[in-house]
Amino acid sequence: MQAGCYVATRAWIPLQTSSDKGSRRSLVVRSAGSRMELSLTRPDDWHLHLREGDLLRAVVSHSARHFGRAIVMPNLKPPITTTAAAVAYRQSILKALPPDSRFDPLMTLYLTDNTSPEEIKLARKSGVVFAVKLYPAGATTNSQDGVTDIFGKCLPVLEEMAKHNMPLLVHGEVTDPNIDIFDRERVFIETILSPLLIKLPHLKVVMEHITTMDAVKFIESCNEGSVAATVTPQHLLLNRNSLFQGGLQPHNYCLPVLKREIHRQAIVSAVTRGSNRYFLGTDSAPHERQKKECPCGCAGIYNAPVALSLYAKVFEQAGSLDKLEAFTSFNGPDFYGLPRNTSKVKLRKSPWKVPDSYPYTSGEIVPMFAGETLEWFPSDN
Ligand SMILES: NC(=O)N[C@@H](CC(=O)O)C(=O)O
Ligand SMILES: [Zn+2]
Ligand SMILES: [Zn+2]
Repeated sequence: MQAGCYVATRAWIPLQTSSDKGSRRSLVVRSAGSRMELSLTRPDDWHLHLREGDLLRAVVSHSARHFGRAIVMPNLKPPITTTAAAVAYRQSILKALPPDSRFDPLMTLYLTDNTSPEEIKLARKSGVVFAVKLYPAGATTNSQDGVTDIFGKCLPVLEEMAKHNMPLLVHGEVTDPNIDIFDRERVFIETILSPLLIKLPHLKVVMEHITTMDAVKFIESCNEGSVAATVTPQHLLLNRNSLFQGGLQPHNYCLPVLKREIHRQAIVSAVTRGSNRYFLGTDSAPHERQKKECPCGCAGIYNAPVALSLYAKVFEQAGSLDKLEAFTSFNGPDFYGLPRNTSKVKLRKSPWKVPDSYPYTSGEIVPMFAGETLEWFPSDN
């Protein structure tokens, strides 16, 4: 599988140390023999699809190996719309983890037209639900039960969330079939997100998996600490050519769909400048191979096994490795008001081949950059 990569190559700039907020030494780049090595505070994944059943059991260890926590998306069938369902889903994730794992799944609720303000109180009280997810109905995988009119029935719920400091996580695309698919994020910002924040200026919002320069401009126009964005490896490394290069490439298809090169560049430059408004969210979204390679293939890229390696590549190529750790490990917990992790992970500059697929009981999952060689190898010690 040929996956396009459109990052200008830059010479490797060896760094000695960089500091966290100018004080504590955190990221260390050193040469162990001839191998470069990064030591990072353990990252968290602020946007992850873990699925359920066989698929959950097949994928969860790929995230749990290197990430401390993850915001787990609620778009199951049926979706996780109540705190009780979120608590039960969390138990099934914990059960699927390797015995010695300390991975902490942070749960979310799926917002519907009928979510009640009471449910938000329950969610906050539970201590395990950390956000509510807005899927415009029909926008993406398993979004059919999502919101049909955010300005209709949802306002009391959103007001309750603002009161409890509970973030709204947004799949930011309009669903109007008359709007070109490449414009749906920009139009969502103009017609929904921006007016919503004028109505509810105290609502904390994460714009998930941003894909455009319009999103970057919007995020930077908002109050810091109140509106932020997650960014995926695919939207940092690929542009829309990767969907068609050498033939149709279903494993590069996700929503929001990959955009033009100028958008990719705008996102790379926003993230690698070191702004605390952006943090790591892989949007790792596994689908069994046959569900991707068929006449009506699902949207979603499985990147959990390669994500850290790819983020390091992006920051390295931008000459900003000193900004990597804040993106992977500080900005997310700071936004959510959670403590930063205390343990570390390492990334060694040592080539490794991405498996062609991960077989499991019900088929196989093809990862992003399947069969290709990547440079940064993540390990726990
Ligand atoms: N990103 C995707 O293309 N797919 C996600 C849903 C989502 O995050 O929109 C999925 O659940 O498969
Ligand atoms: Zn989404
Ligand atoms: Zn997602």
